[in-house]
Amino acid sequence: MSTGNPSAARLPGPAKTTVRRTLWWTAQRSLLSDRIDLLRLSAAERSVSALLILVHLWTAAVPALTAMATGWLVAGLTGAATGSGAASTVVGPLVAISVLLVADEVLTSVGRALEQYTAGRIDARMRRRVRRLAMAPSSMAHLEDPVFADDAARASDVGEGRVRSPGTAAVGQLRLCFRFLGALGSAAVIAVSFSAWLAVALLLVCLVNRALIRRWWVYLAEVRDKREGMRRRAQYWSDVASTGPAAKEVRLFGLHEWVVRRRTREVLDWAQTIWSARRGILRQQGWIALLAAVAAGSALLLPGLAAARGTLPVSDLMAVIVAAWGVFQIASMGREAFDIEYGLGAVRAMERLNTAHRRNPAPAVTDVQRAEPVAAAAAGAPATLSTEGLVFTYPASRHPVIDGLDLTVRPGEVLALVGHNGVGKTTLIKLISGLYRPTAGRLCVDGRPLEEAGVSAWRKRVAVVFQDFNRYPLSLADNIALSAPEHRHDEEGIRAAARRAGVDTLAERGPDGYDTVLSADRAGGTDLSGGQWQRVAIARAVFAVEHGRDLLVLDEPTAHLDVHAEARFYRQVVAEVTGATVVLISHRLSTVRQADRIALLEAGRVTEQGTHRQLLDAGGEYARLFELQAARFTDIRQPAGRDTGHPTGRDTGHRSGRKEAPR
Ligand SMILES: Nc1ncnc2c1ncn2[C@@H]1O[C@H](COP(=O)(O)OP(=O)(O)OP(=O)(O)O)[C@@H](O)[C@H]1O
Repeated sequence: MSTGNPSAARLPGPAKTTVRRTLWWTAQRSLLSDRIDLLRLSAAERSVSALLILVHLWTAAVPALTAMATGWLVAGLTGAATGSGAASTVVGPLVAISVLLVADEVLTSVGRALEQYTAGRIDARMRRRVRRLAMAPSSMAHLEDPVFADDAARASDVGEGRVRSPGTAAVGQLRLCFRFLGALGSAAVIAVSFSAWLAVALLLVCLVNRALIRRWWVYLAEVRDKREGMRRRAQYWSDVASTGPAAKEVRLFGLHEWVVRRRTREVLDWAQTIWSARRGILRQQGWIALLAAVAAGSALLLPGLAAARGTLPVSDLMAVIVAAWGVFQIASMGREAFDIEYGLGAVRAMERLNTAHRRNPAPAVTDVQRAEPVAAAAAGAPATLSTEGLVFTYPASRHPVIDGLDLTVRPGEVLALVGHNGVGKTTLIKLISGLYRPTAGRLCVDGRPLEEAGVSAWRKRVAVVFQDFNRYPLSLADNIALSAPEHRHDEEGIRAAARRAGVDTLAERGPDGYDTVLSADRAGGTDLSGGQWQRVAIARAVFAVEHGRDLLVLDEPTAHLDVHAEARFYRQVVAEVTGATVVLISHRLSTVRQADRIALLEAGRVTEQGTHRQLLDAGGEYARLFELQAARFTDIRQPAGRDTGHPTGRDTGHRSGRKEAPR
């Protein structure tokens, strides 16, 4: 545990004291503001919090009322025993104690249910806020930032073994306020019945005890928070072991044992630091025990001695002892104290997320749902897209992926981007779609920098099929219409897009036609092959273009398609696109050769561009790549009797030996 500020240690005595005092006050202010933040979370759930406050008010009054009723009962019993009072005088206090016990039992249960409900609502609101923050920025770089991932996980407090959350912290804070109130009430009974000094002393000792325990728990909560990344890694291996997507490989490669060992190691790495912090805390429990013994001893001894001397009636002695028990309640770290310390971590994570992303106000969910109709963003015609000295470096990397790229995409053309693995084709697409912000250089739409033209407005003009397109467990129709949800009811449009992408047959074969759910997990649902899913993704993009998007980007759209589908793809999808620009990425040069223009990317720049024919004639890298691919097809057609170059020496029936382009 850190015991001071390292820079303060180098200062002279008085200055050191001033620095320490300032730091202490800063810590107290931040503690107070954290507590107020927690109370604000509860305040947002007004009606249910008001009920909770009523229940807590009652709970706070119980210790003092019980002490008074006990004193009353003992006074009645003493009177009856000594003959100075009637036996019936004990009926009143007995009834009062019974009512207190029953009401306390009932209201404690009601309070628990109300707390769970309130905490659930607060947690749901926090998760909503995290989702909005995650969706709000126009770029998606923050989603790949581990700091964002840690804070988002912490703020929404999802994950293995998490029972403490912002919601439980907020309701815990409310409960704690009333526990303090209850302790004050009990102290008032001690002050009135016996001694104000003892009341104040007991309160102080209990508060010191509490502060000591709290300090250790804060430390433990910090240790956990700092290891959030480790916890996420452990969670990842848990998911791999127990969820669907990785199940195939885990089984086929016999990875189960390895995954379990890996998970155990990650969990142990994470947990060991926490266990060691816990052990450290346990070793320091002596002070707590000593203070508790002093408090309990004085609460019993002093009024006991007074009663023995005859200066304190036995009824008051009993009231003081019961009330002291009420004061001790604040010394013990009740459930709420742990809830608060762990939950505060989530609240602080939310604060950090808010601060980091304040400049990107989150859209209300309803705004997202009510997506504006895409009317080619009032442009009416495809835009000219140009990059000037575009540079992009991933935050986690030191080398630019895109490095001074100059390229113009003309309105309505079909531009193909080709290049080796990892040269930055997909990254360029993400930049063009406004998902990342360039590190340097400019990306312009009709001559205006994208930031100026408005990223959100621009995005409404772009339809993208990524290599790792999404597979939504929704109906076929919804899977297609998701790219323009405001046109969900355009059934004819959905059918047309399905026909062009070649998935209309799925609707014919599916049990519910276009309403067939594309998920084997759902009753009556069905899963698709990789190629069929890719066609659905293409249909989705086609539907978007039909509804006004004027830039269609297709990243490896034929990677999963069979030979027939690939041959049809250009004719039925790309060539059919009217009133939109198409950017096509593919390693299959047979797919891109018909494009109006082909640009070759190397080392983050365009090194060659032109039509297929021009690039072949230029004899550069594109020509080399094309010939390499073509050779794989022509070799199979070697004439009988010639060396086929095939390891089996098989006759492939090729007559001319001339290299032939793939079709
Ligand atoms: N989120 C990321 N963080 C850091 N580096 C990344 C990230 N995504 C991609 N890269 C790196 O950027 C480079 C370009 O990746 P990109 O996916 O754009 O290549 P590509 O040309 O589309 O490759 P492929 O043909 O294999 O699809 C790669 O070296 C990759 O390792």
